[in-house]
Amino acid sequence: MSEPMSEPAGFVPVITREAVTLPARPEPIRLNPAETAMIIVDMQNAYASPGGYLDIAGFDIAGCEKVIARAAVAADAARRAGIQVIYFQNGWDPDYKEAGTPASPNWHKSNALKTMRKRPELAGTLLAKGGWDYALVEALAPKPGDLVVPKPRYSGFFNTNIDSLLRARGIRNIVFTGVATNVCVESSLRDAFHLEYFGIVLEDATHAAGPDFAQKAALYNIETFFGWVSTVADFCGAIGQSPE
Ligand SMILES: NC(=O)N/C=C\C(=O)O
Repeated sequence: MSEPMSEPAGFVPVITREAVTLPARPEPIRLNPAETAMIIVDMQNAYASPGGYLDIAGFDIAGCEKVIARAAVAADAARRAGIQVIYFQNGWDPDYKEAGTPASPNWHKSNALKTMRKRPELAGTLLAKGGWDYALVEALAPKPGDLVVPKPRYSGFFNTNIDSLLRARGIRNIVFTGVATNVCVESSLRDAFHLEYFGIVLEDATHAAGPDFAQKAALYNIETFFGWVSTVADFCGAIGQSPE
């Protein structure tokens, strides 16, 4: 059995605040804000702005304007409540070495890579680090204290340091917003589930890549098998922050 350790000089204990109850489906969930992070998934021009990758590739991004505004409200409320805000940012080096070769399923399945092969004049623009398409949307720019985690594949838990960042902060719960509900949000939430995190998605701050049934199916999967589904208003209410 290990001995209790004395606190080093200057040690500041982590203040664990009261847990709150977040209304959610399939049932309310108890969250301690000090053990909760908000992850904003891939709110980049590529996914949420007219003229970005998804738009060019033919996906409907009409709902993204509202999603950006709601994600901003949720993120501001989270910051005020002391909840760590983290951004995922999807993409690769401008030469697409990180995107993989034909030996990688990503080379075959990424609609960004497929679009650029079909339209070579776009090569080097879609999801390329340093470019407009890769940049986070201006209206949702990170604030001091936020973390930004680049990722090379759909799940933010694959080949990134996110698990270490979360564990080092004692995070047990993750509130997800962003795009796309059925791709990077769901992939990340599933991986978080398998790493023993409690995942919650704020449905009105997410948007799917594909028809409406893709949004419904992703939310059904999350609510039924992997986590919880709530809303921006309920989240803000639960953490004691009126949406501003
Ligand atoms: N962020 C995402 O959900 N991305 C979806 C598709 C892609 O990156 O090709």
